[in-house]
Amino acid sequence: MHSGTPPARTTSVALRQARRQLLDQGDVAAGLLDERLARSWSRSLDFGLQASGRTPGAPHASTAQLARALEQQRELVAHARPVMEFVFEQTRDSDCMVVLADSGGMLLHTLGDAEFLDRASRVALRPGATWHEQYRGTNAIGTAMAEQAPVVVHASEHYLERNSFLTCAAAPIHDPAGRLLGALDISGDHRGYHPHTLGLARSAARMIEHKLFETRHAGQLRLRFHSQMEGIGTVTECQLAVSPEGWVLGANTAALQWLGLGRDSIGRVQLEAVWPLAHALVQQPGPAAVRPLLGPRGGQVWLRVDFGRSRPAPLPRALEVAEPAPADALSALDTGDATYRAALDKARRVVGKPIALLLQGESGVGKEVFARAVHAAGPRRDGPFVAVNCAALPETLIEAELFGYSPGAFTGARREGSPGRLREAQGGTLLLDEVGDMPMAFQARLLRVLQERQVQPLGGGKAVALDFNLVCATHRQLREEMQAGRFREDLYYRINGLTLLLPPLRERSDQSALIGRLLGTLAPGQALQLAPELVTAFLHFNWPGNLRQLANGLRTACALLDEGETMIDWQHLPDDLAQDLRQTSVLADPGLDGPLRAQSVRTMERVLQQCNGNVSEAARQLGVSRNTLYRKLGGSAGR
Ligand SMILES: Nc1ncnc2c1ncn2[C@@H]1O[C@H](COP(=O)(O)OP(=O)(O)OP(=O)(O)O)[C@@H](O)[C@H]1O
Repeated sequence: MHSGTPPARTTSVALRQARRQLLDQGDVAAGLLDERLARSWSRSLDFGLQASGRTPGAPHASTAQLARALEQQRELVAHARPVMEFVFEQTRDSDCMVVLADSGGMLLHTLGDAEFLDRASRVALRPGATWHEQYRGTNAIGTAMAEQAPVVVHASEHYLERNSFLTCAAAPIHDPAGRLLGALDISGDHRGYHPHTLGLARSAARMIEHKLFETRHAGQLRLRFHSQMEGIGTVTECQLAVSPEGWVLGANTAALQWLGLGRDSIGRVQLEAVWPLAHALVQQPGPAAVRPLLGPRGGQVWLRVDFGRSRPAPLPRALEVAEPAPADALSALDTGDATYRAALDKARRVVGKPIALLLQGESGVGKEVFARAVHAAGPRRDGPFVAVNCAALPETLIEAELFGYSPGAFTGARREGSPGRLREAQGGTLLLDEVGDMPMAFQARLLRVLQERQVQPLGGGKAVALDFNLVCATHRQLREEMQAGRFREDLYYRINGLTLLLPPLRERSDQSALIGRLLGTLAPGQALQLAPELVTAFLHFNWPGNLRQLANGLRTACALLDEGETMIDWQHLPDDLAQDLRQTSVLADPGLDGPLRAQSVRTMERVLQQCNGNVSEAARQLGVSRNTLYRKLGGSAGR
């Protein structure tokens, strides 16, 4: 990064002049400053930020909030990590760092030279901080997302003076459905500015988008095209995914540019309308060969059509991350608990058969994970897995969202209509999550569709035959809901071919094995362990959030470990989890009996000894109050 090349940026004289104009007139005259930066400076001013001030009110996520954000963005983070490592390798020892932010500007993950990370941390360039323009003014991450374009923000181009030691280049990341997911940023010391850094950030964002497309649309009808034959299969190719009915369901930036489409046209246009020649070609399934074709706007392109792995079954939309399935995806979930294993065995017997599964269990016990395993273990594993959260759909939209609608079906509908989520599950598995929260008024209509196995889009149009495996999930007691008149009896019996009750985490006998497996997945090859006190606290906790809570806690803990550190202890846990664990810790449990009591007393004595008799320190390490420690150790803890 230290190129020695003088920065080809706006001169400091011009920047000073631009600042003066901004403050005097509220905006910057054209030509004085890059227009993206000029717009961003105006926005920063409108946000009421003081260039020389600090950043009052800038949100900083707690470790628990950060863990939740990482969980929500796990698909993005999983694909971004290896790319960030690659970028970091290219920039190592050059006083810089690589940053991943979510669409709200919250930093999710950073990688960098230790010394620079330390300096960056002083201006809150660290995980959990938010770099939305609203709080930090013009900065590469916030501005790239506001402008939806790659940008460099160099030195005093930052709106806040305190950030002027930085030079940053960021590119936005979009998912194949055109939604903004976040940004990839490379930040460094401003003296190390290099014009190629923006290209590196942009390429990294493209690599992530390419991987997202591959996993989201695996097994579907996909078109790849490029102006050069050799470009097919590289990250520079244009990618399109198309539904069996011809809807463009996914596209990368390059494809949108080629087709002259905006991101909002994904899911709303048909291939036939935008590229009739390619549409004609996909009507005749054949081997995936690269062939020349006249491009949508003239000029030749090289095109390869992947007809999907599940031919001649429909070629649908995989909306969620498709993880590589082991030989038997159900067995992979078996960590030894007898109740859970019995549920797996029953599920295995009905896999591939037209029997609707109903998964019941508390929130976070892993119903969706279980449903995915059922899908991955069955013959439709190459088809899509489509999860619909019925509780999250507004009552007025649920019908349109699930059944689709024809063009102009209702006010506010997309002009081009929509295929609907049910049809997206063609050839795969449909998970109706939180089915117990489905409005009564809609239940009869859903029942009819499930019975007739065909759906007619709202506003008319041809009925389409449906072909998917149905899995429903709910944290409610559906039988009780039915008895209380909140759930239709006929629908209950239609979706309940087989009910499986997944046990809450506190009742599982395989917690240690689960923890071990989770740690192995979160930090492969690192042989991480829990400190003995934590093991005890974990095993006695009631885990109201079940596996979700456990997985989030461990994920945060792994993130907070220092390099080379392998023992997870209290200080690595999210604050709220640590607090809850401490409150119910076995060490504080007066009802503890026999051997466990003896063991906990031994633990306390050992820790006290390690702390050279410092009761406060020992209590802190054990996660109990000093009073509890005095009480438990009787006279042996000197006051
Ligand atoms: N078998 C498992 N192994 C590892 N982690 C798991 C497992 N099951 C669940 N999890 C973790 O718990 C989280 C929640 O799982 P999932 O969404 O399947 O629960 P759920 O029961 O469907 O929750 P809800 O009722 O709130 O929708 C997952 O994202 C994952 O992190």
